[in-house]
Amino acid sequence: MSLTSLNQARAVARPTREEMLNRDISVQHFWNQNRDLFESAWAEWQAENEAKLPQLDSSIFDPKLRAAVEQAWADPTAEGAVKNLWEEVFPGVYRAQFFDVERLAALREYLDGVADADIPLRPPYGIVLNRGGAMLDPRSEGYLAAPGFQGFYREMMDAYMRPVSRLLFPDVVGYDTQTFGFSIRWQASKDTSLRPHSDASAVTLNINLNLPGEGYSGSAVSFIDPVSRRVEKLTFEPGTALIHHGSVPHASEPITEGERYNFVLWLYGQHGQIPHDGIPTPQISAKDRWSVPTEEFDNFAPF
Ligand SMILES: O=C(O)CCC(=O)C(=O)O
Ligand SMILES: [Fe+2]
Repeated sequence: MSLTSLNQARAVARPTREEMLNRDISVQHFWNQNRDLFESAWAEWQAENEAKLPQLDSSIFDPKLRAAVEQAWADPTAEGAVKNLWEEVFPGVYRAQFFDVERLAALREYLDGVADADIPLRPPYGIVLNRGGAMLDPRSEGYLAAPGFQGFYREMMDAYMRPVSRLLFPDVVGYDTQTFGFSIRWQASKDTSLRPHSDASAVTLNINLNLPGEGYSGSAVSFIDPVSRRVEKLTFEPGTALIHHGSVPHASEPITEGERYNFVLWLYGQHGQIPHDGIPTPQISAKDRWSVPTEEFDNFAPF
């Protein structure tokens, strides 16, 4: 009897945390050699669980944001309503309700199902290893390849993140064709904090996934204004998002109790290009802001 992809994927010997932290070459081989196997395993997992998995569709987005975004796709001259939903809460950092608080439980239930699938998933290790997280973009080894999730991820990037980024940060136009993303789970006494850094992205969207009442202590994201040197700790309500140029310095403060879940999504140009100060800002029409680039995805992944 031949094993299904799902059973094969579950049975593969996995790299250790040590090997991952040391960026051992065997770890990269592991993900590359098993790429096709894990992709089929995720497809099988989805087929097996279709009936009990929550649907990830547009109803996950906050109704006000969704209505404004859908209106802007239908008529780009109405894009101002999308921009108005974002409040500048720190120089260059904007906040909005991104996911519907009422639908967050469905998204989290889906992600719990993913964790229970027992298919190897590569945790993000950009600066530190975050054990509870996963890589989301197909360019990443060991990414969350379930087709249902991928459809949702693509909608989030193409229909929401890119046009919002172009509206708020006109200089990123042209540096926004490529997508990248990961999820994080900050846990007291496990993976707790991240030192001050900037992201290798043109734009970063950080969306909180905590359920109402699912509290935690600490774990603010501190932003540093390079002009005034002012530092401010920003916190997230369930389903809210912050968006900023990757270049704005920030840090994750230690979590001391509970857990904080989020998606961190990046846009950048081909081969990881990002805009630099002093480049002329391209002037594009509203219609062009609400469009999906035709450039192919390259394979560049920053980590
Ligand atoms: O703690 C956060 O939400 C921010 C994480 C972050 O800055 C990063 O992963 O680059
Ligand atoms: Fe960051």
